[in-house]
Amino acid sequence: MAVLAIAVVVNQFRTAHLEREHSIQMQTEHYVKAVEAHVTYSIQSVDLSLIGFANAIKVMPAKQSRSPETMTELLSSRESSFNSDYWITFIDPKGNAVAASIGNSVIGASYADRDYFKVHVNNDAHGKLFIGAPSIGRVSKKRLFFLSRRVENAKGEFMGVVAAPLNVDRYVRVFENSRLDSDVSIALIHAGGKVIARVPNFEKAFARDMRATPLFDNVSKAPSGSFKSVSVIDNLSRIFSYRVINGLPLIVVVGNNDAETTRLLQQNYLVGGAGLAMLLLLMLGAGHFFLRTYRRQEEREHRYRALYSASHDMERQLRANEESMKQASLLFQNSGEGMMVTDAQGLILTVNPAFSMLSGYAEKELIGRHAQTLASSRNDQEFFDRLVEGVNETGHWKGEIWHRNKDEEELLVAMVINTVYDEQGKPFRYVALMSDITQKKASEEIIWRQANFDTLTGLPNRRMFHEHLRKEMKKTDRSQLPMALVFVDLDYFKEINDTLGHDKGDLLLKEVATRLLSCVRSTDTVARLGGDEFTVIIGELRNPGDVMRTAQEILQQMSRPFQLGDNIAHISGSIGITLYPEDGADAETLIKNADQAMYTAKQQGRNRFNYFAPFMQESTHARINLVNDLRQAVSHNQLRLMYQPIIDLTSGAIVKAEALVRWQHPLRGLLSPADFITVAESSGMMIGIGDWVFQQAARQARQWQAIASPAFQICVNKSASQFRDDSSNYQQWLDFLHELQLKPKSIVVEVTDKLLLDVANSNIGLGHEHMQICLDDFGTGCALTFLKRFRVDYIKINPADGLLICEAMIAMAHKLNIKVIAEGIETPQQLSALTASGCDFGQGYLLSKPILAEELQEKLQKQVEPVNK
Ligand SMILES: Nc1nc2c(ncn2[C@@H]2O[C@H](COP(=O)(O)OP(=O)(O)OP(=O)(O)O)[C@@H](O)[C@H]2O)c(=O)[nH]1
Repeated sequence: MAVLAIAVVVNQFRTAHLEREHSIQMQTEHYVKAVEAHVTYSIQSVDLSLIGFANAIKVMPAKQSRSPETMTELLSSRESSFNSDYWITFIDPKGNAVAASIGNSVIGASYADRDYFKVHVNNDAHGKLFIGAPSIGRVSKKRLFFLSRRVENAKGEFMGVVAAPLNVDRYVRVFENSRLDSDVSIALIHAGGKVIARVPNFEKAFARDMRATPLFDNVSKAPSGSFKSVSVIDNLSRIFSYRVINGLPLIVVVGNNDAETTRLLQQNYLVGGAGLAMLLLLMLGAGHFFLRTYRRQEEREHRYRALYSASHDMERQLRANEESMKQASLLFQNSGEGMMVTDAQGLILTVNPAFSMLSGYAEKELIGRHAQTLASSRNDQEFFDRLVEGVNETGHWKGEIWHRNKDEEELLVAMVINTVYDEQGKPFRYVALMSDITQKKASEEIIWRQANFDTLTGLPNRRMFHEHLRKEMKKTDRSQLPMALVFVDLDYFKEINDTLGHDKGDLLLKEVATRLLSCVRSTDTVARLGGDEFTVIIGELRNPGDVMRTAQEILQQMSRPFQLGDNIAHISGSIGITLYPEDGADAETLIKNADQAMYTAKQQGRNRFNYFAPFMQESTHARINLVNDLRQAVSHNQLRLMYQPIIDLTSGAIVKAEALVRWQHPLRGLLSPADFITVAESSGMMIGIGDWVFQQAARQARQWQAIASPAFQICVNKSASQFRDDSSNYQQWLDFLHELQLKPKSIVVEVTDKLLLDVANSNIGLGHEHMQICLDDFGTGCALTFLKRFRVDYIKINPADGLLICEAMIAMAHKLNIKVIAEGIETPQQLSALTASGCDFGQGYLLSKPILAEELQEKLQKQVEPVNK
């Protein structure tokens, strides 16, 4: 480049005689480019130091960046890269110099009034290099101009200014050495107007305002150009070329005196070849100087380029970092999650607003506090030891911690801690993210409790019971110690509900839970499966006899009276026991078998316990089959009604019939109620069967009333469970009679005295004003008062109970205006004795066994024929 420039200059000189002024102009134009290059690179070189220093502060931990010692250290570590032409001063946000690369002389001096300081405080340079106007150094008294940059910390806060005062003498020296001849002028002028350096006449020119000169007229029109003018500094007429340095507030100007050039050129013409040679020599001399300058310049250029591009990369990187920092900062400020940053010792450096919300403390109250002081004492030392161990080993930790907020409330917080390491790999910062999960945890806890525990008794529910059972079975597999499953079902618990109310029933269930717990070890499980069904799991039995003792203890506890508010209740329980692994290899079988053993205990009379035995399983199978078959009985038309005639013992006429249900089983033949009613009741099918019987009987009654007499009645049996499970179907029955246009009296409902007691307790009422009531099996426990209370129409007696008793009952019933039906009459003696005692009606094998409807119909028809005749 330099050689080329020289060649051009030489060439220009060779043609100068043709275009004299033009060639001078060309010369100054090239000249000014060279000067511009020099100034540019020198400025960039200094700026590199400023950038490096500003960036070093930016990435520095805040505490260090506030320390003058660290700053001085940093500057002196970079001293080798400085030369005497400039130094670097770090000025704090108040404008005071706190550190400098040239020692302590400037420390403490105030630069608050400097243009560059003001610019950076207001961030008017927008992060760019600022070059201030030239002035005399406050301390050094040298002629200076200032390169400066704003320093910010990672958060973008103003940390101060780094300023590099450049000694103007340096440029004066270089410009002087670069002059082609004494009339050439070279100047560096601040865009603000003031002269920074100028040769010749530097002293006179320094800081002179050039705004009112032709130079600035031209600069305002174009960033580079040439003009002819008389210098205001030395009054010489010159051709000037100027360039505004790209991106910097600096103008370089080179001027040449045309008179001198003309003279030289004329001389050359005069002296011919010798003169030209002289000129060439002169030029080459200057060229040589230029060449040297250019070479150095080129070297520098390379160096600067390398440095500058490295710095640019760094800048770009920093800018990218800045961008992500900005985003991180946005996130930090606006995150819903609490964030806290501590130093390596755990002292809080910063927290975000969400953290302040969570803890109730403002950021400034937290800075400097140890993070652990915010934790509740509910976290024990062992917890912290584990936390620290986790962080030390892996760099992070995740878990739940109890936090105590400013109001001393304890919050459960989900926390993640991450470590930031320094260049040496040592922990430098800890960043903790936190969110309050107290509420969430509490509702989870509630949901979990609801899912796993019985709300009434607080005992584990069916779900939890299954879980415990599986666990205990696994324990047994390991320890080889058997485990027992105890099934407890309360006896006639429904009666407690019915007689005392559901609330008292609840109280009893709660008390049962407490008593069951008192019978077992704390390691055993007591659960409520639902209703009045409880289970006990007795794990790892060293002594199998313990199970029996526990079962006895439970029965004993159940037999104690229960105080339910003002009421006292008595109850018992039936217990079934299975042992693992003997009675079942899996949970399902164990439970099923325990249930079976309990069922057997119920069948055997309740208030007892039963170990499971395989025979129970067989009867279970039979029972299950029967239940399945029975389900189809109604829909498959397998039920039949037989009718046993009831005779008026005075007239001998059939006046009523008792409807009796039979089941025509496809394989087992005709089954009587004794074979299936219990199953029908326990499997909930009794209502359906009962309804079916009633409807059949009602239809039959209508038919036979038409044949025999409008007073003809059919008796239907109503089972206890029909009342227990559904008291509302009574009305449906009445409605049905109404539909058939039958009087309610057409049907007599036979109930047992046990049922009458239930009904009395539950106040269901039998609707005695409509259908008639016959009390079956009278005498097995019914109080006479009930007969009156329920306006019983008939009682049934059985001569098998003894004829004398029957006689007494008949007399008593008649006193109460109740009619008597004797059932089970098998001998003529019984018949005559009952007739003699005044018994009203009779039925039994002697008179007629239960017969098909058609058969009875025939009998009825025969019975009415003679009367009609
Ligand atoms: N008070 C109350 N009663 C309940 C609750 N859950 C179920 N029951 C009643 O408990 C009774 C359980 O009756 P069962 O076990 O079938 O019959 P039982 O009367 O105990 O007769 P057996 O078991 O045959 O001795 C039913 O009447 C249910 O309505 C409850 O949470 N509170």
